[in-house]
Amino acid sequence: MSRQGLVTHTQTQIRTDSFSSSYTLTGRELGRGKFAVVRNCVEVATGQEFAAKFLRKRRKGEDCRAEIINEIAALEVAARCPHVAALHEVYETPNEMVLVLECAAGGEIFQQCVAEQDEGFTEQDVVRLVQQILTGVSHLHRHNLVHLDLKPQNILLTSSCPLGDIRIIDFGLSRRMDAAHEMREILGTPEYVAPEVLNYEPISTATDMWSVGVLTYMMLTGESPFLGDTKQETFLNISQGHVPFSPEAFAGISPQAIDFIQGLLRKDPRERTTAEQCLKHPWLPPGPPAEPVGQTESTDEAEQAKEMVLVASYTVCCPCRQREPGGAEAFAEMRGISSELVC
Ligand SMILES: Nc1ncnc2c1ncn2[C@@H]1O[C@H](COP(=O)(O)OP(=O)(O)OP(=O)(O)O)[C@@H](O)[C@H]1O
Repeated sequence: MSRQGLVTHTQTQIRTDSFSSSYTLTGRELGRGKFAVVRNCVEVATGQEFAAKFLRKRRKGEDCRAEIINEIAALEVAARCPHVAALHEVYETPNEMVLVLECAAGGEIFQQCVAEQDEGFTEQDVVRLVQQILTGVSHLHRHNLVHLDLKPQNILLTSSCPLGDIRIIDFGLSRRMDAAHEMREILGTPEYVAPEVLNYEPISTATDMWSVGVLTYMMLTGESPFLGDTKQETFLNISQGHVPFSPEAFAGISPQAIDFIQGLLRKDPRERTTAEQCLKHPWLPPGPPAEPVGQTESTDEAEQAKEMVLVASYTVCCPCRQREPGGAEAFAEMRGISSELVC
């Protein structure tokens, strides 16, 4: 994985004393990725619940501490955003780093995306949740940060019933865009990656906006718009830029929602709506400002950030599965495969 664009400095003090003298693991595993396991824990001093992400420093024989530092730095940038899981503390042992994060107890929105229709999101739910996702993403983009791995497994809820608020997680692939870099071998999940990524073209904040389009589509319909029977078919579906808006999948969904998605799933990144523009789309209610007054950057700076580009090449190595019509189980199984796609 390329180290270009990685942030090498963090402000968070990295503790080397024992994690287990300050936190008690509850035994509940919240999730796992390729190189991390996330466990529920309680801070001894306060009784407060957290999610502890245990990250292996050595991966495939390589020292990956720099990638973890980059993830911590990205969480610091996002610190003032209410829709990103807050970083509480960091611990380091010889083999691992432990990120103590705000616990989003409602789990991944993926679960609701694949739920039977009466248990899935209503359009009203999606409007509220997408507005929160955009508030988070616009904050990141204003701070020249691209997430590059926005997918239903990385968007969590503070509670599932009643439906809580959004927390964006997993900044492992995120990059600062304050200099023009060339990035090679960034890893991603095919279903959610933008055409420019597959075509080895420059990536920018617009790359995240494609993923927001895919997320919105999935939250409304329960279907993954570009997923094919094979990895190649998925790539072809994305590169062709044809977005399926079948009447069955979109039955009862408003024309504004479709217009919103169409503005995002545009092949040319320059034509895609930005997070700020999305927040003003008529599908969303005129909401609160994305950030408290005093924390925004000038429009010039934001525009400059959009101009700065990175070139990426994505390495993907696992097969995809097409969603069976009505087959929530098969789709859920695919989720397992999806998480494996980040190689
Ligand atoms: N703050 C949190 N609160 C609750 N659950 C969490 C939290 N952070 C992560 N999880 C759970 O753990 C899973 C894995 O976390 P995360 O995506 O950060 O790990 P990862 O190793 O970087 O994953 P990947 O290999 O997919 O990139 C998430 O999909 C989620 O289900």
